[in-house]
Amino acid sequence: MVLAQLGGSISRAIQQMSNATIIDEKVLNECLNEITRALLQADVQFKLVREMQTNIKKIVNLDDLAAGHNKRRIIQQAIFNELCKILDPGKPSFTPKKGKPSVIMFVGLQGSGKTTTCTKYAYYHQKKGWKPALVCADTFRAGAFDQLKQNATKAKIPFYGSYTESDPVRIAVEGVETFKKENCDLIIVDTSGRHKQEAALFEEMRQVSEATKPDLVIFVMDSSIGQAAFDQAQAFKQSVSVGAVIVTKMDGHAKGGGALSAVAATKSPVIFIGTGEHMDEFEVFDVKPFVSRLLGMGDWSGFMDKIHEVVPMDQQPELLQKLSEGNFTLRIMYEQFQNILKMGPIGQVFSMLPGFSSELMPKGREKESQAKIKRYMTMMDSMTNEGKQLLFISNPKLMNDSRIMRIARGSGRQVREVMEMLEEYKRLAKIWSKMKGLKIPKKGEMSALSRNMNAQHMSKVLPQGMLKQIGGVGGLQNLMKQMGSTKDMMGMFGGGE
Ligand SMILES: Nc1nc2c(ncn2[C@@H]2O[C@H](COP(=O)(O)OP(=O)(O)OP(=O)(O)O)[C@@H](O)[C@H]2O)c(=O)[nH]1
Repeated sequence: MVLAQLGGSISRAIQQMSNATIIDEKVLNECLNEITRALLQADVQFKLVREMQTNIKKIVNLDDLAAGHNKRRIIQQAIFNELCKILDPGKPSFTPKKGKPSVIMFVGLQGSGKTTTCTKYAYYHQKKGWKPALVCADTFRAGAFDQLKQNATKAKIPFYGSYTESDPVRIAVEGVETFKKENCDLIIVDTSGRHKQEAALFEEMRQVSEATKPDLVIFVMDSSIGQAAFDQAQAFKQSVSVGAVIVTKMDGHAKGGGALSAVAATKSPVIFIGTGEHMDEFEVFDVKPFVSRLLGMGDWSGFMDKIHEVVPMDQQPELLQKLSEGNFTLRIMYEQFQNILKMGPIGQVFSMLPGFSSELMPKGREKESQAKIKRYMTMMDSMTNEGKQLLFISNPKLMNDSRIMRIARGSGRQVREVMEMLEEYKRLAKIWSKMKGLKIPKKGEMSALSRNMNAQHMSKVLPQGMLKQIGGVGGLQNLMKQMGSTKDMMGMFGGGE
């Protein structure tokens, strides 16, 4: 996934720093420089990166680090907050209401994926019972109307456009009026793609906006836009009142940092992301789970939703129980792999697990990842009876050389591959051990919990080890004050809804 590399680099920088015995200014600076480099390489705008560095330095108190508090958590929290700050302008965008007509205008650079996104947006709402309609006000690109017509027909969404009319303002106004009469509640106006140098096209966009009076203007941006993102986004914002952003092509391998810059330039929230060419490859965007996943902190709630979606109901309590016991055995890894293979888009599921950065299971390389998992499973399958007992034991040391060799022979794999599988197991076991004692709420319970929870309640949900690290209930209270809400806290720990 886009930005995955950035997440990986940041996590590594934090890890390196927390490995140091003494954290002094030099070590902290090295860590921050590493993070800065990663952000710049990912095409985040220089000014933003500098600001972020200064802010982190202000927040992170060296004395706290020296006093032996959880260094990793303190730095990670500061970075988490700063990244969230860039992506979250602090005010929600206009939200259309079902049954009440809203006009939504889409703007963006040529080829950003605007037309595709208009249809995805319409389709997403249609599935939820809305009555969307599409208006093609792109008279500039030959074939634009045909493309929209084709997409709309496929999704069975009404559309409006013209092959002969060359005035986009006129088409837009007529289309909006037509669909208002037809009681459509989401009238989506697609405009032609433009570049900031094209003054005439910018003027035209302004006129369409003035004439249709959209309730919301959505800026569509290709995630691979790079360093130019900030200026481009700002140019759009200066001409029309952009109120939300949709970032497309998040499935690609682009650096993606430009997206962060563009969001900062428009000061508008990202509301959806496009993750493929198909109509349903479109996801609601939520800042905290996204940043959490980016930093390899996991999106516990997303993972839980997936579990509820895919793992058969009768197996859910057992699986969750095992996770909360924290005793991770090879057997659990095996079952987890089985579930993961069932859960579909593997990269997506993996990136939600705490400790798995999406770098490990990048989207677009699902086949590879899937093959790897299947290989691991064959090795586990081929364990001799004696070896099978080991599946239930959570001590990898019991896997001695002769056992490893037997497994390799039995599965027709190299010793190196068995060792790799065991390494993966050890890594996962370490991650899951942190989950020990975590009380896992049932679906839907988390929001109620986070609404009503105070530090006392929360201390009951958190694993004891984690609570200790924070400094007990008192430390938790302070942290909650700092973070502003329980929901944010749950996000930090990979929870929340
Ligand atoms: N992989 C991927 N491709 C996408 C995504 N969104 C759009 N595309 C592709 O990007 C290309 C351009 O998309 P369009 O919707 O035609 O772009 P546009 O912004 O309307 O183009 P103009 O009308 O020239 O402004 C098409 O090939 C789309 O299939 C996405 O999220 N992921």
